[in-house]
Amino acid sequence: MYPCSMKAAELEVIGASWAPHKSTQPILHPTSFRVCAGRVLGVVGPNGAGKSTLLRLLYRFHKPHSGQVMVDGQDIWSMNARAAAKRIAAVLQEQASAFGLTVREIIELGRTPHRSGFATGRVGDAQVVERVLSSLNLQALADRDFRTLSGGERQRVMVARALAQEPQVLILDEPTNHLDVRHQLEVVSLIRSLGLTIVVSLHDLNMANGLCDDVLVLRDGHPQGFGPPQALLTDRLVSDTFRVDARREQLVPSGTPHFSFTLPH
Ligand SMILES: Nc1ncnc2c1ncn2[C@@H]1O[C@H](COP(=O)(O)OP(=O)(O)OP(=O)(O)O)[C@@H](O)[C@H]1O
Repeated sequence: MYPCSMKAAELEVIGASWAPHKSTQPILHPTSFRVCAGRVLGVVGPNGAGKSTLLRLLYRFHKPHSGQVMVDGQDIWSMNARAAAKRIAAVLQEQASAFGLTVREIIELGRTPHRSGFATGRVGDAQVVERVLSSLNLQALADRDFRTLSGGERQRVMVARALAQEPQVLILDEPTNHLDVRHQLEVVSLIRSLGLTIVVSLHDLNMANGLCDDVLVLRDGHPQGFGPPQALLTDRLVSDTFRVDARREQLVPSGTPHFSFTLPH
């Protein structure tokens, strides 16, 4: 468990949909699910299925055209942006890199929702930043220019910035992209250890199987199913959703389920 005062919250999505304009077809059709406090939900689906669009609704970037996103029973659009940012943090694929900030300065940005007016850092903020630096093993990089870091190191810093926000819900958009095997495993193990409510979009179904308590499958903006991966991700559903021939086997001797894929004839 992550050693700080963070507390998980329940996340509930009720019939949420989104389109770029009122007159256009929805990119995300009405979608409903609930993630209990402290559980990990994986969002999977082919390219263009609407995964990032759904996540944008969850971290209050897009307002749903219909439906609601609730954290512990409260609609996130009934609170202001600062209050929402104290509850929900996001780790995105597009990373801030242009401003020559150090790792510590990037992580300090995570404290912004906890500050009032133009107040600069409080002692409590500095303690949170140091705690996050240490728990993600980033002390040695704290004074480095963010732009000089490797892809894996940057990813850890962006997770650290989100944790400095002390959220109850953490949203991660393809957090293992560009990471080598070792760093993929580290990010997955970190996600599992946080004890927060997590929603993570993933391309790797084997990773989703191992990491997530539940999985939501999207295709063309429509939910195809929701549930524990071992029960939900059948050969049939995966084959239909991704337009491949998918086969799930048990690895020997671990017994871990493992998908392999071929193109249909
Ligand atoms: N603001 C927007 N205006 C118009 N179209 C959009 C907008 N945002 C997303 N789309 C379109 O909606 C569809 C779903 O996009 P989204 O990024 O949610 O998919 P995704 O499942 O995350 O895809 P990928 O796996 O490729 O990252 C895509 O066709 C995308 O081009």
